Amino acid sequence: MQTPPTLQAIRYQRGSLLILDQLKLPDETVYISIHTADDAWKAIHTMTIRGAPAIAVCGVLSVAVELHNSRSKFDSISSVIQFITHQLNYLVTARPTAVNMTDAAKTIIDYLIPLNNKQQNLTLYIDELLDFMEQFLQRDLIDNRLIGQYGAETMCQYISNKKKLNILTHCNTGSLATVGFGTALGIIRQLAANNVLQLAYFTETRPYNQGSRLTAYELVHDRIPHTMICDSMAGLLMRTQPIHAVIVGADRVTANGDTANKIGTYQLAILAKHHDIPFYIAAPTTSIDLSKKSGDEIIIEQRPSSEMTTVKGINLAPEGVQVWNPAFDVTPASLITGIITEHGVFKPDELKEKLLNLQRSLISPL
Ligand SMILES: CSC[C@H]1O[C@H](OP(=O)(O)O)[C@H](O)[C@@H]1O
Repeated sequence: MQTPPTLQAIRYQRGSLLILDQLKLPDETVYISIHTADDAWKAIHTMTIRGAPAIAVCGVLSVAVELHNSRSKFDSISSVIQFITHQLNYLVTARPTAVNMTDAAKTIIDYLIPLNNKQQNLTLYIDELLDFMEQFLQRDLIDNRLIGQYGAETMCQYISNKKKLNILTHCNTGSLATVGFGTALGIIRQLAANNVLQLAYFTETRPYNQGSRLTAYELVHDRIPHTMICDSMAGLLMRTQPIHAVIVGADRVTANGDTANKIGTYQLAILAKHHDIPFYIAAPTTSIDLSKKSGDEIIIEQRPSSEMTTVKGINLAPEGVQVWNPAFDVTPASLITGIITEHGVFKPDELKEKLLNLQRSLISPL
């Protein structure tokens, strides 16, 4: 079993699911109970919990908790299958851009009938289904550990004259966006653990401030050397400081390697190209959607204007101001050096072939 991080977005045991209220960070550390898929849908939609992998694990475990605690209402396995299918498909609608919840829902729904073919006893069917759903938590822990290792190995090629590495990242991709140590921030953690990190630069990440509220919280908590910048400072930073690589997360990577990620990622990729700085995506293969040929097919979530015009209820702009608030943008594969996954590092143009070979070699992703 992988040991979970000390900072946990999700706390779970059979019958009980707690999530860290990320809207209250960094001032308050408050865990709230999730009893049903409806509770999880609201928490995901309001970004009380966010981060593509964490969203998927929260969604799956909310259905597991609801199933376990309301066993008596099911009189047949077909009623369980109907319930699970409905709840998972409902959770997919909470946020449209990240693919992880969709991927998790499909994996579980595809498992329901084969499990019934093996198990016709209702009680034992529910127990075995819960065992399967709970594996999503452990898988994320393992994925994060492997992404950290592959990412740290990849970054070593940029170490010269025994100097340590300066890495720039965006948004929050750590323990508050996953169940483990994170994706891009998990690599930064691994570099720090390997004693080869000079500084982790990170952006505030307006307008939701995942950087200043969440990434800062994690790096201060872990005592990792860091410097926070405003999003608008990224160009000057790359022109004046030795940035060895930019590493960011992903919400959905398409078959050609185009990547949807937090708004502001695209311009970081353009700046990195201009300054000849390697630009990496770090994401589990559950964030890769081979059904989408390119980033043009990705739905970009539009968030409420209040998330841009206010901070903790304080107005930053006059009432009635018109805003545009896309939560993500798409970075074309041509600007991406590599995609760091739990199965290794892939160039964008080899991603589909490598992944299809992987799926053929895997008996089951779980
Ligand atoms: C490893 S988290 C992936 C991804 O999710 C974040 O978006 P949000 O905070 O809106 O859920 C951000 O785009 C991260 O890169």
